[in-house]
Amino acid sequence: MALHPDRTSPNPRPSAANANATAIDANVPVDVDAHVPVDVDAHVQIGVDAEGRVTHWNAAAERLTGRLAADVRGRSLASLLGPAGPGGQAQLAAIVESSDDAIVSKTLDGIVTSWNRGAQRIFGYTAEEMIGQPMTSIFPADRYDEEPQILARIARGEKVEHFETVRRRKDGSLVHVSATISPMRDETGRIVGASKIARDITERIQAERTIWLQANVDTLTQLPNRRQFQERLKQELARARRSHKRVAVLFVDLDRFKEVNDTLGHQAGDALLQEAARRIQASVREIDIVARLGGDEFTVVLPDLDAADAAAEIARRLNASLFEPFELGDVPVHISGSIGFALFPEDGESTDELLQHADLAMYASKQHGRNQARHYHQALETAARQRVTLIADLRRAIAQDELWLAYQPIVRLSDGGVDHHEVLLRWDHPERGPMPPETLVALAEEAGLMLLLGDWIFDQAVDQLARWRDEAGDRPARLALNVSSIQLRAEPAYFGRWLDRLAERGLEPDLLVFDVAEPSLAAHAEALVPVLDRLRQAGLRVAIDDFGSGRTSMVQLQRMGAETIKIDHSFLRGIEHDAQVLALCEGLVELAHKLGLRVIAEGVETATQRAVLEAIGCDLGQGHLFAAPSRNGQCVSHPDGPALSRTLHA
Ligand SMILES: Nc1nc2c(ncn2[C@@H]2O[C@H](COP(=O)(O)OP(=O)(O)OP(=O)(O)O)[C@@H](O)[C@H]2O)c(=O)[nH]1
Repeated sequence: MALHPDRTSPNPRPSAANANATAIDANVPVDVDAHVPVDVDAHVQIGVDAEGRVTHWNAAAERLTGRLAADVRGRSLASLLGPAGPGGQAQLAAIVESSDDAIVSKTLDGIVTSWNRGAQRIFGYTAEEMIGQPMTSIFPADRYDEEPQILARIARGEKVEHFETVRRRKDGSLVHVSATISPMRDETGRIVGASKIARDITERIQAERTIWLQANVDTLTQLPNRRQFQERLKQELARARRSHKRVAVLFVDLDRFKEVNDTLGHQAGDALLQEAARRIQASVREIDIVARLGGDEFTVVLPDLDAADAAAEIARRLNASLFEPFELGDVPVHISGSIGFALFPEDGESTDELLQHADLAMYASKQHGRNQARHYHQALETAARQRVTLIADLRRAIAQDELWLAYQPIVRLSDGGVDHHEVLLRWDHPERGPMPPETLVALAEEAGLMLLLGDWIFDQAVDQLARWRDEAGDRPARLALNVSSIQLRAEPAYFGRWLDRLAERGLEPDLLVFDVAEPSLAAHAEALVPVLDRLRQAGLRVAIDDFGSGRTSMVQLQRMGAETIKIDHSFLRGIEHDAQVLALCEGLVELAHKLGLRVIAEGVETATQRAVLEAIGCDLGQGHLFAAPSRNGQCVSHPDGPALSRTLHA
């Protein structure tokens, strides 16, 4: 052991009055800051090697103890710290007494024979209370096993170094100590007991624990975080390899959690996450590991599974518990969870692979309607890979103008004139051919490209409007743009730029109709009412697409200020021969008219359909009967465009 640097050299020469404050470096296996009354003008320095034998003994130590360095070098410090003897040994005993560390000795049977003031400070017991008692009286019950092992090593002449453990104080609290225990020999070298130097390391252990908690525990839910989850999953997999048991990894993602934050605030969102964590934990066994990966994502490890079905059963239980309303203040909040799970060893061997596969299965749950659990299977991975490629292709397609717009006229059933056009997005994928617009939009939404794509569509559509205006020399027919709820929930600046662009091109805002699909509107109704209101005030118009496929009530439609509803084309199929469908459409048209809404029927393909629609008072039609979508649409002016029959050149 190296000697400490001289820590006390700057101190003034000790006087009789402050002699007690003289600092002495006594190098023992753990540091001892000893303050000892001496009347020598020097620092005592003692070096001890790993065996506890004296390596260095300076002149001050010689003067203090009356022992020459040559005599003590190589001897065990413990033996020099024996019962207080005359002269120097008494001084050494004083060093021991004044140490902040516990310096104690015991017999080979573990009975305490000496107990310094440091030990009293750390453990709370006085020397009188401890001497003659077994050392184990300060051991917590779960540490009793340590003593026979320590004593056996001491008896063999071994030293136990820097042994970190826990002891119990007199007041019952626990204290963390680092102890070095050395054999104590008599003058003949026979081992007669053990000396122990123990330092209170509770503060250090607590600081380490704080650092560990920060690195491993999620502060909001107190669950293990991603890092600890991975570590513990790794351990469980190692155990499962040995025991040939199954392990399931569940990936749980809350559905539409963002809306809770958006509508009730972040604090309510936090409270929901805490409650969700509690419910997940309550739905699994004690041995299962629940972790929060981040955001609204949780993972569960189910070790020791006998059957694969057990994972599905627990996932179902989790779904049910998350489906229960959350009480966050006045109103109950309803959410759900999408779950995916993967099993070790059949679905993956490593932590990463299992987590990734559970995540893929969770994604499939989301895609198939949420609030369900799915087991990973190989095809999901293939689909995911294709999706990643397709998203990259879509990025390129937007950047390189591989997309194009088609325009389909929407016709007044009364006179066949074009009322406006719907803008339809087209993508001829170089390898896959034409991509269905729904796939394209879903992909863009998933990849976070919807705003970018929306901007691209808007820019092209505005160019087209300007071209038609220039060709017609008049105000062109309106364009209906499909706008997703992601766009409607974007920053106000998003549409602000659109309005600026229209103004730059000298186009009126009311030339644009925002077609919003009813299901997405219904899902975000409350948040979107003020947005649609602002847009209408800026002059834009609103139409509700796919009416009948969501759950929007007529009252909500009115609040949204929609001017038009479009009946979903699925209704049209039955209108010619199904009296109930006909009655439904008729009622819908009548109600819409009463609310001041115009009705568009989409997917009109036959003259009979057109006749029936006209007969029930439907205002507008769109479909191949009138015109297929085309690259250029028709240049018509609004509102009294020429009859379609005269203008069609698509
Ligand atoms: N309150 C709260 N919100 C968080 C915290 N961490 C992340 N979030 C939010 O959680 C939301 C997670 O959103 P997503 O999972 O993408 O969206 P979602 O609404 O759940 O939609 P789906 O998962 O598609 O059903 C984001 O809006 C984050 O801002 C948190 O510690 N507290």
